[in-house]
Amino acid sequence: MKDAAADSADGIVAEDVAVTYRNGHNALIDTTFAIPRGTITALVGVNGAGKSTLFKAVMGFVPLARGSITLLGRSVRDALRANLVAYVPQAEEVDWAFPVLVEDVVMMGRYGHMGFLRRAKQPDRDAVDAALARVNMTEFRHRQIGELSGGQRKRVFLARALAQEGQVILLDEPFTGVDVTTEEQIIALLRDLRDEGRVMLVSTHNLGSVPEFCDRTVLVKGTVLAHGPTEEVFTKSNLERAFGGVLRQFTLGGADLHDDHDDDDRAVSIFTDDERPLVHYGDRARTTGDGT
Ligand SMILES: Nc1ncnc2c1ncn2[C@@H]1O[C@H](COP(=O)(O)OP(=O)(O)OP(=O)(O)O)[C@@H](O)[C@H]1O
Repeated sequence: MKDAAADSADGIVAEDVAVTYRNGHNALIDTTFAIPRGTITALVGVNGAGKSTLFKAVMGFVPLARGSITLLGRSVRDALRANLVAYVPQAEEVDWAFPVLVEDVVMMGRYGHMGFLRRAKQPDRDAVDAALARVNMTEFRHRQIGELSGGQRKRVFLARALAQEGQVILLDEPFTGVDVTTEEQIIALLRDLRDEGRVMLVSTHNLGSVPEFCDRTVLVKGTVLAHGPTEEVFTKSNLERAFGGVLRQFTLGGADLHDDHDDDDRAVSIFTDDERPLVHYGDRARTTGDGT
């Protein structure tokens, strides 16, 4: 696993990025971070912190009011043109009533590799077969996507990213609505992709599992509050700044950072100043905090 930001020029690099929506809202300002290849990075922040906006900026969906983003040393436009950026969307972004088969969704990952007429050739069919097999969805390939469970739907979109052979993979809330087994399978897959040298940015509210599988973390709240190796970013003061509460209990990977704890508990609890439990993330916790 690479650690130094020194060779991150070949990963995802944002320098002084600002995004202003048409209504004048500054969703991101002064946003600077660098993520090397061969890493999994968590994108963490409360609702409205700017995580989706950052994804949109990396995918070229929103214009930058200032600053720059480079992907694998290329401009966003060049990286998109070269088909290097794959996106695994949140479930809510997909129209599940759309009549399309699982294998067709995965084939969509190949469109950028096809000619103008989008006629699939053998390498495209092989890539789809391999991607479906890799996420254990081969037996579902002729199902309509609307007829799948939440975890199966996630795996279909992961397969699309695999078929695309994206080197920069953005995953928006990949663990929402999936069971523990599927979460473990997804994490194992992401680790394999990391070892292949790809770069992954994963937006997640499941803080409990971030230290387990994310080498690095980018903490956002309208800007980047902190970024770097997860163990350096996941400090009491950084999490308090990100979530706006008072951290009463905080243990991470056995490293006790506060007195009020249970030795075996790898949990993060954040309370607001008026003692309202804002967030409790334990191992595999499914609780979601809303800081807005
Ligand atoms: N199209 C838009 N026009 C104007 N403002 C927007 C638009 N989309 C998002 N915003 C605002 O920009 C800010 C960042 O929103 P964004 O969706 O990036 O947050 P997020 O961190 O992804 O939140 P969540 O965890 O709820 O998905 C919010 O204040 C939001 O209200």
